[in-house]
Amino acid sequence: MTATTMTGDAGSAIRIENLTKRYRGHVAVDGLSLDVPQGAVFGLLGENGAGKTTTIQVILGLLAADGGSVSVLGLDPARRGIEVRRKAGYVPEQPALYDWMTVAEIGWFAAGFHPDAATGTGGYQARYAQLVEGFGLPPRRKIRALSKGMKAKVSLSLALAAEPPLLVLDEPTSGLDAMVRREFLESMVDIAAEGRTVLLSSHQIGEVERVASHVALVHKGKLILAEPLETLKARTFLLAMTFAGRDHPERPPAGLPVELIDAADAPRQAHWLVRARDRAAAEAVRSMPGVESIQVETPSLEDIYIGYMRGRRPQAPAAASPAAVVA
Ligand SMILES: Nc1ncnc2c1ncn2[C@@H]1O[C@H](COP(=O)(O)OP(=O)(O)OP(=O)(O)O)[C@@H](O)[C@H]1O
Repeated sequence: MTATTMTGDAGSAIRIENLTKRYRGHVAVDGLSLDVPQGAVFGLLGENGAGKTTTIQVILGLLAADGGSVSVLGLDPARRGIEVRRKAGYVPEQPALYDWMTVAEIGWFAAGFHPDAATGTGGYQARYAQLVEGFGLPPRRKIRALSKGMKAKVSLSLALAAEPPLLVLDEPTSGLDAMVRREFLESMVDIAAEGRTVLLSSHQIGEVERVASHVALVHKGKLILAEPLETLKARTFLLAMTFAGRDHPERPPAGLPVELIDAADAPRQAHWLVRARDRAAAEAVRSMPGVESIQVETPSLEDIYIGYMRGRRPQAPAAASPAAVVA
């Protein structure tokens, strides 16, 4: 296999251009473009119904798009879905497992889909057994007798045992306890360090912040922004401002090099979440008339997420062009 077929063009594990998907007239994904660089832990964030699962299903060739193009590991999932699914490990929100099999049997069964030249199915089975042991799963218990969290661990073990170049995880940790969730997410960083790619849809924003190299925010099927987490955090600031008078502007004046994402105003006070080139640019609001004091803070990813989602958002520069996704 050549590097080009492994990674797609220019080091992208996934490249989506102008994807649209409708369900009986309802637009679930609306002109979404996204570039997931190889080796990224890419967090896909968005409220319920934003279109994350729909996008993931198109990526895996499980759902046909109505428009746009998608390339996954250099393959078109609409035409070569089986190959895409063989190469990409997928952990769905609600894993469908044969519940009459035991934990060990389902590993043996799945191994048949992942033979390799050197060990046949032995390599997969050995890795699966190791993961099962690491997760503390009872190998002889039937799937139907497992708890929700245990089923999630089986599903993860099945995906990880294949050592896929791309892992697609849709809310993978929702049934896991806090300790396992953290361990699991941190293991995603090791996977990325090996040059493999992880696409992770999650509502656990604090946890995404700990492990993601890149994030995308999706709102009502549209991309709001997608960029390296480091860039997002270096360019987003929380300004806590006090004004001399009761009334004050509701937004920075047009001439200043800051862009308002979200605002909470009170008499004499304002909290603005802004995007700016750097801290010095954010501090330019000091020059506004009537400013008494200003504190510049670095917001958490959750603050940034909520700010963007609250809806008072002008066109962010990163949203204007999908090319703004920086590897
Ligand atoms: N099979 C379907 N038939 C009709 N509408 C659907 C179907 N699947 C999803 N939708 C709609 O498409 C939109 C996007 O749903 P999707 O499941 O992709 O969102 P999501 O971001 O994954 O949400 P969540 O975080 O709640 O899992 C929603 O409005 C949903 O109601």
